[in-house]
Amino acid sequence: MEMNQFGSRQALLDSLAGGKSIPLGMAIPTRQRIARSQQRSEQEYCLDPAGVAQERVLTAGSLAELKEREERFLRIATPGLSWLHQQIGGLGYCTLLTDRTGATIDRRAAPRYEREFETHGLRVGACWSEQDQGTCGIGTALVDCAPLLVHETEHFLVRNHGISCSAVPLFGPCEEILGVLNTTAISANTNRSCQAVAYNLSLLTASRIEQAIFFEENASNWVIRLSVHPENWTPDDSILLAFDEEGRVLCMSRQLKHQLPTPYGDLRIEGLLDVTAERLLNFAHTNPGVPITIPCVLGVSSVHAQIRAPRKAVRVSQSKGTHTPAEVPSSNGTVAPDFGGLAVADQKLLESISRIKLLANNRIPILLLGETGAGKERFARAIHDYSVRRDKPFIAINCAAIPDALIESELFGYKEGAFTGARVKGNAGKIAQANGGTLFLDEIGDMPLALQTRLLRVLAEGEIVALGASAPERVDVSVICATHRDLPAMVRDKLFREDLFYRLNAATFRIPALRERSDVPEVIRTVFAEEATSANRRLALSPDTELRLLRYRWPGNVRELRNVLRYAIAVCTTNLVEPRHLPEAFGQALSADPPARRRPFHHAESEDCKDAERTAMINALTQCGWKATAACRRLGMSRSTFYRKLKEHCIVPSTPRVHGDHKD
Ligand SMILES: Nc1ncnc2c1ncn2[C@@H]1O[C@H](COP(=O)(O)OP(=O)(O)OP(=O)(O)O)[C@@H](O)[C@H]1O
Repeated sequence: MEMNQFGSRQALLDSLAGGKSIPLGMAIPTRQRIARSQQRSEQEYCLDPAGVAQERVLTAGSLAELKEREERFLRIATPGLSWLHQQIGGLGYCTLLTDRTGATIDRRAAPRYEREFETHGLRVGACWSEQDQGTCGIGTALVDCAPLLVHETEHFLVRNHGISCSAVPLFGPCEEILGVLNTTAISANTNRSCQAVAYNLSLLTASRIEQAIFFEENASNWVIRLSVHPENWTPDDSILLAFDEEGRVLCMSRQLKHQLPTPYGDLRIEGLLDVTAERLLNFAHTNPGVPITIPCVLGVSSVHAQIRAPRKAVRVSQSKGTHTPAEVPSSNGTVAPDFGGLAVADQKLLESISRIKLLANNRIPILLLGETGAGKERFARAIHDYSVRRDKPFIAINCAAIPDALIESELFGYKEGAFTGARVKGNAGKIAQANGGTLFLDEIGDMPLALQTRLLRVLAEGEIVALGASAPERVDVSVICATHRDLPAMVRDKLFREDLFYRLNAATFRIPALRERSDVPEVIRTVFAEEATSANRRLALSPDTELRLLRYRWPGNVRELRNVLRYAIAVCTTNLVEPRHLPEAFGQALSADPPARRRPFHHAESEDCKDAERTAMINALTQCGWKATAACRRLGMSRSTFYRKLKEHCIVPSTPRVHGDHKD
């Protein structure tokens, strides 16, 4: 056996035994981490411990946008959050889930403690970054990328001295931080060690969530779960490996990655276990769901394994009645099971998906056309997840939402001192961040001409030149673009480069508007099920409600559908969502505008309509103090549509805020 193979197998056993190496942040003693954080709070963020500064809470609009962005993460993490709450909620603990910046996106609290938690700022929308709160569980765990318990007076701000927080960062399969799971007790009034149970439960739950994310991200791969304890499959004691039919390891648990002597680029199943992938797959096909013991390190040691088939392979074993419920695609076939969990049963769309799958690994740029909210970004993400690049970054950038002057540095990055105001260390642009993975350029039609030339170079030569750089850098990105614009017309009008158009145009797919699809009932049911799960509710749609949803034309497409359902679920206090739970404006739109005549607001065609649209936008902006987010909400438009319309109607903001209020 080669030396490095021995090393890999030993690494596997080490990580199953609890691991030798400790993640960087954890290697530093807690007291030292807290002291460093206190220093940062004072010197870097200039916070006043006794200050009465307002806590930062996101506005309802920003929170809704954030939740939409984090929808997938929320959906996967919610069962873990609820489980943790069931364990300790009754003991006076509040559980929080935040995004990667420390903004709270979900919370569980027993009703009798709710008010007290609110007064301590433990509410959805509250920002718990270190910059906002100084030393605190969530913020400091995010800075150190490691779990942390911050007990009472260890908090920097005096107003937080009454709480004790156990915070655990949640990592995705590429080791990127996705958010934080946190439990907080109020007035624990005991010593630090009494928080050990909450801290350990949080660690265990975080491992469960990370494993759920791993399974989801690797839905189209084979996944093997390994443990040295056959009777005990806790996430702490097991390692996950995702691999393809040829036995190439595509992804693995963090514990193992940290133990491996070398990067795992070419690692195969037989590099870790005394068995070939072929034998494992044969076993899995003939004994689905049955655990297996596999020798490792020349038969001296052995590990216990469970194998999960890719979702697409489940259909094969279905006839044997052997699948587990979690792996079964919905019986009505609404979800394309191995394509990002998308709700699709429309025949044309399914055909597009079959073709996209053939192209996903061929380095051919893909162009997605479709109205706002039709699902272009979800599709782009599904393509990335289906491709061999799935464990590399997926970077999305909306060309319409960034002022022209900033697009260049956002995309290509800049070197130190490239322009006045440039960060001291320079900044890697989005293209460099996407290296190895996928770059999704939304609203490509809004990219300025000069940058189109530079994008062409990236596509043609695989090179980028950052602002202020003297030499090009090689990058390997798969590019997916999207637009609602008529690119051929833009080429005719010399607004879009012809050569770039032909490069992007090779594989073009149109995502139909929801009203054009033949699978609206299935989409409604799937999105409803997703929203109910994410709200942790067991709900049904009444036939009457479903009928109303079916009669509507959905100008805002699946996004609008999701928002309507989210609203209905939030206001429904029974188990049945009825027409009275639908938003009021939805009912009015339905009665005033029978389907055949109804036209979406943003598809107004006549000049009169255009004038009306311009006036409506200016009114909304004026009423909202030229804040883009609030105006979008008032108009019921997505940000990208809003910025596009702003340009189309030549509306110039009275102050530069309209481009700069991302933080509102
Ligand atoms: N097939 C689908 N199944 C489930 N949800 C979907 C589907 N398509 C879209 N959605 C949901 O609709 C919302 C909007 O989707 P997305 O952001 O992908 O649209 P878009 O076409 O990129 O919009 P825009 O052009 O405004 O950026 C998201 O919440 C997404 O999860």
